[in-house]
Amino acid sequence: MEIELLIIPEWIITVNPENQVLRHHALAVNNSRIVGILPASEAEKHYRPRKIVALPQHALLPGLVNAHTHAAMALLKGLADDLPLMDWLQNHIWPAEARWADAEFVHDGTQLAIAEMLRSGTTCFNDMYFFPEATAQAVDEAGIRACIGLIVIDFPTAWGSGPEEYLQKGLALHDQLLEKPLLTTALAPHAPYTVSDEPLKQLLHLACEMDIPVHMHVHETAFEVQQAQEQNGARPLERLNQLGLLDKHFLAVHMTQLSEDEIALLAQKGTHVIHCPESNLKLASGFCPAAQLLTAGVNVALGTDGNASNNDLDMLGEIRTAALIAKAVAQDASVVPAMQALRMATINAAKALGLEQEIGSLEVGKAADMIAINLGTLESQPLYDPVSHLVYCTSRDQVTHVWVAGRMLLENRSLTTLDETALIAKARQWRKKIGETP
Ligand SMILES: CSC[C@H]1O[C@@H](n2cnc3c(O)ncnc32)[C@H](O)[C@@H]1O
Ligand SMILES: [Zn+2]
Repeated sequence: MEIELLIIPEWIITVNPENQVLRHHALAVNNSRIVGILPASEAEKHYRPRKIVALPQHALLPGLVNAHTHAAMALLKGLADDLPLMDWLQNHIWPAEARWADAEFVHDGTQLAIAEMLRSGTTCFNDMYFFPEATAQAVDEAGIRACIGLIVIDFPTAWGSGPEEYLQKGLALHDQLLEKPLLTTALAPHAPYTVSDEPLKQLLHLACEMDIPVHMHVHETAFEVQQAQEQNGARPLERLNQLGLLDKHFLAVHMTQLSEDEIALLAQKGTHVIHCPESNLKLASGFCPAAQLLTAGVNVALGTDGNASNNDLDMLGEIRTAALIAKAVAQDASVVPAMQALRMATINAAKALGLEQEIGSLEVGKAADMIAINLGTLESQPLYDPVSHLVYCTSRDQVTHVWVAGRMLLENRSLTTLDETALIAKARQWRKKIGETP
């Protein structure tokens, strides 16, 4: 059989249901999909590849899926540090966004973020930001995969006058993106404290009709929960449940404040939790009980959050932090072992986005979204278990190759669809403009 591409790494970390780790196997790609995984010694008998990529000291694994970010915020990286969430948002980030966030800012910021994501092994991200059409354009140009948030927030911004206009523009964008195989959409109400009941009811109706996810910051801090109790007499999660939002379409981002009953409710409803440990640590928001959620049967996926609260988009770093912090929070070193941490950044994230038939693991029939990581470096020796090393001692600089739908977007650490020099120059221009404005 003639095929486009044959990759021969040292290990294939499949992240399949059996968590198989294969040594000296090859992976065959044709028409953007994985068509075979077989012992390397048999590959040349079965296939006539047009291209062979030999990676003798590398692990090949599914592309990492960042289940929550605000890509365009790459241009606000380091602008406001060492602050708690509400001070950070209300006194620094929202004023900066009101001044700068237009279509050009979003396009340029998203390009910069995509470059950082590809160079750290992310092949798909779930975004929430203003001017989502500019995000979608940058995604399409770069060839990465993304779920574009159709945002809803009660107050007017440069992108729209309020919920009605946001929804109308979001639906139009959703229709435009139907022809783009690498782009999907989710409804993205910002947070319980910025979106009132009426738009939530409306978007719930739309999400059911369109069968797309709903993606929202929920229970990020104790302050959020306490304020809601004082203002509405209910915890935000209780209010969302009363409105009917909690189901398998719902992605609750952060979730640092959870009672035992709320964990049971999330499990019963099939709601996904998106855990952003580094953003939660930096803003001192609290600790998501990831291990308890996983034990209860909740699907937990990982996200970095935006560049202004993390401050990187490094999913390998996020996996490591998630594994470490889970042990400290549970006071149990056995929770969230390496493979489970890797699953949160791959198949669990794919499941949260409704894409688990397409991406999240290396299995025949799935899209060829894959990354290669060099485990031949000094820092990776000696190597007993590649999954242990990937989670506990690999840095993003070891990501050498990235493919999305079979297309190579990173080759030996060089981006193939984005111009690194031009991106640096553009980011510096923005820094000058933003940094020099009083
Ligand atoms: C409606 S566009 C997204 C909106 O969310 C802001 N944002 C970024 N990070 C967080 C966070 O951790 N909690 C709440 N809101 C956040 C971003 O700046 C945009 O205004
Ligand atoms: Zn966020």
